[in-house]
Amino acid sequence: TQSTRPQRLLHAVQKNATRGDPRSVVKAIDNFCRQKEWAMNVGDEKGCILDSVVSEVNPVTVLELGTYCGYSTVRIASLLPPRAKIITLEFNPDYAKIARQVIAWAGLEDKIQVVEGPSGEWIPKMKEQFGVKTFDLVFLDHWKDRYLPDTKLLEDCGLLRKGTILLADNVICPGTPDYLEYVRNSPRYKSQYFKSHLEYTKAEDGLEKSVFLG
Ligand SMILES: O=C(NCCO)c1cc(-c2ccc(F)cc2)cc(O)c1O
Ligand SMILES: [Mg+2]
Repeated sequence: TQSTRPQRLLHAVQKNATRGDPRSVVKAIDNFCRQKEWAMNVGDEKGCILDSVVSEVNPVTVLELGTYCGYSTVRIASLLPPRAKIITLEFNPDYAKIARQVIAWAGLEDKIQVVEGPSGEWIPKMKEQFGVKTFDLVFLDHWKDRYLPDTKLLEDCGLLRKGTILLADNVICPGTPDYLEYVRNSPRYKSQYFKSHLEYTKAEDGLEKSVFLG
């Protein structure tokens, strides 16, 4: 039976990366996507912007929406302080299965909780299920038409605090126009665009960093 792209990506990690070395996992995925098959990881160019935001925020509690194969999950978790945690939501069970194995290869299971299912259903349960008070950083990288409704849901569930950083991938390509309009015009956010390129291509894309003002 034919393997899937996430399965081939996992095999590239298991073949080329060192167990317990998150940066070698990130490098192995980037090399696979540059040399073999494009895949929708945030990639190294936008990944460096992600790294700088994570290092600046130094978050204790992170929410990632959209795990895919765990590339950005591993990238973020490798920069977190010891007791910090990241909860990552993934709707697609096949992606979640691969992501758990990529995360295990990186040796980051203790910092990462992969949760399967629809973000719209899980966000209201964050406090009761995972003992989350508020998030310090939210990385949005899931279905582009869910960025805005899920942001409003995070607000309504009291999961954002004054100073929480929202970092959104793909605000140009594929694009999240309604989300951009909201965070750029709402008095409750201070927003900033980081121009970059769609992972592994020359097409324009970028990250939008928005601070929740409370
Ligand atoms: O859909 C995306 N993510 C959620 C999946 O569960 C996604 C898509 C693309 C992309 C795809 C096809 C194309 F032609 C251009 C961009 C890129 C990304 O970074 C993404 O995160
Ligand atoms: Mg993306």
